Amino acid sequence: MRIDIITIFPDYFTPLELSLIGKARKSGILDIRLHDLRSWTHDRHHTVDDTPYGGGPGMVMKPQPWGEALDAVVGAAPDPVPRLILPTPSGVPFTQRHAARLAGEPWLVFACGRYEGIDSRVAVDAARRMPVEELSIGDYVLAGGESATLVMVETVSRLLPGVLGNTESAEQDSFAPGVMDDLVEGPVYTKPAEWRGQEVPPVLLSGHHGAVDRWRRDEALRRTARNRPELLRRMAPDRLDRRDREV
Ligand SMILES: Nc1ccc2ncsc2c1
Repeated sequence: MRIDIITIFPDYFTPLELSLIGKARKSGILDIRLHDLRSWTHDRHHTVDDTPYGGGPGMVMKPQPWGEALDAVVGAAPDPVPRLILPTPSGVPFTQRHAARLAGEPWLVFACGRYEGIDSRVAVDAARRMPVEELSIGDYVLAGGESATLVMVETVSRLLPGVLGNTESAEQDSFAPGVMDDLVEGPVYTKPAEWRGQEVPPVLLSGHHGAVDRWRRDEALRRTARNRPELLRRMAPDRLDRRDREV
């Protein structure tokens, strides 16, 4: 997968040189390219923003640098055609399902907005030649799209074949489609079996895989009910069997 990130803070993405994603880049599974938006400004101050039409606080990112940046990064007739991701608090809530779908794409381009956002004509212009998605990672205040892009790039990249090591699996993750649909993970334990007076639940030492799976699902249901009751309420009735309802 190719991922292009356009930002005024390329150094923000140094973490993508580390750990699993760093290894995936070195092995060629991931081709992540960073672009400084200011490369497409033409004034001595490399201006990327201006005051909003209609007045109001803050600044809006100018369309011209973005238009030229997307032209340069994507080209006139790209093959394959990339999907443009616009991280924005106004976007569709980003979920693991989005990550699973985006992990199947050959090429993603992330446009990291700052200030009050990017001139809305940029998305309209881009949509004339590629799919565009506005995605939000949550309802809180960030300074820009860079943190959100890091979250989405990590969530998508770890689903690519070969990125997770043998000791890790995406299948049992919280929110993993299929097995853990819409349930958060329950508690996890490792050695020692007793620590500061706390014993590991005996079922996990039993070697009885059926009982372990059942216990893990029970604990996932309990934790979901405690921390994320809205996830249970929205689950399709057939996702919870009779045994689940007894938990
Ligand atoms: N403030 C804020 C909140 C969520 C979000 N998602 C993508 S960019 C962004 C910015």
